[in-house]
Amino acid sequence: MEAVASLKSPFQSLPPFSSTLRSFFPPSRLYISTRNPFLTSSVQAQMEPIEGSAAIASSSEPVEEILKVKEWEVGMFQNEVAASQGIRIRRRPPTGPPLHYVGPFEFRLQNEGNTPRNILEEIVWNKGVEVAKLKERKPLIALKKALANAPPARDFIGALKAAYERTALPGLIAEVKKASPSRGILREDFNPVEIAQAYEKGGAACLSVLTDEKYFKGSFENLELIRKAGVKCPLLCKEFIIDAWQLYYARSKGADAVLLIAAVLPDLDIKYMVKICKLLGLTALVEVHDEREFDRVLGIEGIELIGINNRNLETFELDISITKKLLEGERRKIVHEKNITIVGESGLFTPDDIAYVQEAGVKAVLVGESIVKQSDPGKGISILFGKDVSQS
Ligand SMILES: O=P(O)(O)OC[C@@H](O)[C@@H](O)c1c[nH]c2ccccc12
Repeated sequence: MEAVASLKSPFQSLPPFSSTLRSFFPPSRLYISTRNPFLTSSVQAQMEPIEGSAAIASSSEPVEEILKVKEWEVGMFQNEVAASQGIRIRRRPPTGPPLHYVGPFEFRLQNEGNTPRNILEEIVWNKGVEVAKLKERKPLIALKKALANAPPARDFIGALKAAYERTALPGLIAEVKKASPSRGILREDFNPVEIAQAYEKGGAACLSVLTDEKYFKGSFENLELIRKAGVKCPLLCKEFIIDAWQLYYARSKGADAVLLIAAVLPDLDIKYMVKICKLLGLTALVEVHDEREFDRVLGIEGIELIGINNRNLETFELDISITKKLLEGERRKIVHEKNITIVGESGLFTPDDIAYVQEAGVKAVLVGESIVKQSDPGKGISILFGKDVSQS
């Protein structure tokens, strides 16, 4: 009941315009923050059960109203914390664009605050709605039970290192990707299991499976099908993770690794998500795109695998010299000292591209477009490396 007690203060200190705010942002979820205001609600909810929430949910209207305002305020605060770390991606306002009323009509006014500013922000806002719905159907308690039946997690980094030792080339994470917002449909006749098997046969160390449906035409069904088909390469669940619940979900569907995007997640979220990953046996691939993100991630304990994405997810700009630039000087030294494996991601098409990022210091690469487009994606791997890297 400590939570309820602390709710009194925002009530007493509500600014005079708060009723207007309330009508603009009627909240959709119950947010109770009496612990760490710097931690995104979703992560916090996974770390500790929300004590007293049932009591609050059934309590009187005014308290709920206060919670709603509080939720909005904390949401704004989280965006500020993220912005202070250079994160431009904001979280979706709790109920989306505010409603405006004019006589008998109702419309939504587009403005800076309620409209996504770029594709990544749009994806993240959409993901928030998706995850909220999925969570209702499968709350964490149910998911935790499902984990007992999940196939065991396999060693993702071990597979990358073994491939590097075997071939003297970066270990390949081959991506099962049907489409992307920047490139459209990559492959019409898309059979995820056949593609995965061809990749494995062609010498891939690990696979990445897109699970976002709306923007990448992927699915969790694809991930499950590939795992159930007996593919031995460890699987990365390629998803936009904004809520720790998704980690449990990915594991329950057979993932061995997950992607955490530093452009989206504040430091504390990454830190706690990495801990949850360890608890679940999942490998976290933490993705960065610029020096600031890289430095943030290098400062977080326990990170073993970092991906440098050559594509800016906000603008789609692609430039493979980003991998080289980020691995120069002091950073390369830290990577070495901390024994972190670096993955070069996106825009790699030729043996020269592979040699270029290998020279820059990567021990693994993540490749989608150039290999998934080939009629035989396994052969696509030989073309990419300029030689046969299959085990046979
Ligand atoms: O198809 P490409 O250019 O080879 O890129 C693969 C992979 O790096 C890319 O799909 C990717 C990297 N990070 C992401 C984050 C979300 C979605 C997609 C991605």
